[in-house]
Amino acid sequence: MPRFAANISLLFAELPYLDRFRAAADAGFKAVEILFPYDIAAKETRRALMANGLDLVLINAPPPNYTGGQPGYAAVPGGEGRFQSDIRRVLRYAEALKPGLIHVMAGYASGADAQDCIVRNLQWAADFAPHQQFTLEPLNPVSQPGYFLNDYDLAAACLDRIDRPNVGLQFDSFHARMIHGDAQAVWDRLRDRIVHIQIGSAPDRSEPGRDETDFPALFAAIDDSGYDGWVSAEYTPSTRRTEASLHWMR
Ligand SMILES: O=C(O)C(=O)[C@H](O)CO
Ligand SMILES: [Mg+2]
Repeated sequence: MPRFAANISLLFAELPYLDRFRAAADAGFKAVEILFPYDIAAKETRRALMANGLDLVLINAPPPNYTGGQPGYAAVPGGEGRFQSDIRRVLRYAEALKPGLIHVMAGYASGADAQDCIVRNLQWAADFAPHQQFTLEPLNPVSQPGYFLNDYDLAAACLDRIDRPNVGLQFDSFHARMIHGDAQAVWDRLRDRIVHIQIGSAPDRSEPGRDETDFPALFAAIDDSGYDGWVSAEYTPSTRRTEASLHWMR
C-alpha cells in the first residue's frame, strides 16, 4: 500500500485546527498537508507537527483562495510582482515548517500570454529556491471556473517549457476524473511527471470509493511504478466524523 497522508484542511475539519494533528496521528497517518497555514504563526504549526510525530508533505503558496480573490498569480500577466512576493512569503513559512512540497497556484487567466507567464514565473521560483520542490496542479472547471490550469495535458505542456527538475505535477484523482473522466488513465499517461498524489471521489469530492475509480487498482499501480512519495487524502468526508470515512485506507 502507498504511504497515506491526511490533508487536514479538509479532513478532521470538525475539530479546531490545532486538534487535527493529534486526530490524524491517532487515525494512523504519519504525515499531513495543509493548504493555507498562514492564519496561524508557523511556530504553532511546527509544535503541533513535532508533538504528534508528523511530517509535513505540502503547503500551498499564498494567497488563500478561500477569500474569493485570485487563487494565485503564477499565470496572471501583470501579477509578477505579487507572485514573487507570495513565493518569498511561502519560503519563509517553508523555512520554519520544512514542507516537502509547495503547490503554486496559477490563478484566473487564459490564452498564450498566461502560458508564457506561468512558464517565466515558475522558472523564476525554481531558480530562486533550487532546493525546494514545487508543484503545479490542474483544477477542474466545475470547482474552479476560469482557473488557468484546467487540464492535465496543459499542465504537462507548461512543465515541458518550464523545464526545471524542481517543478513537477500534482495528480489529484478527483480533478483528474472531473476533467478527463478516467483518473487511472491520467495517472498511466503522466506518471513520469507526477511528484505528488492526492485522492478523493468525484463529483462531490468525498472519500475514495464513491466514484467509479478503482482505488485498489490505482494504489497497486502507484506501488508498481516505484512512486515513493505520499498519497494525500484530500476530500470532504461524507460522514460526520472523519474517522468513519477512512475505510479506503484499510
Ligand atoms: O483543490 C485542490 O485539489 C488542491 O489541491 C488545491 O491545493 C486547493 O487549494
Ligand atoms: Mg488537490
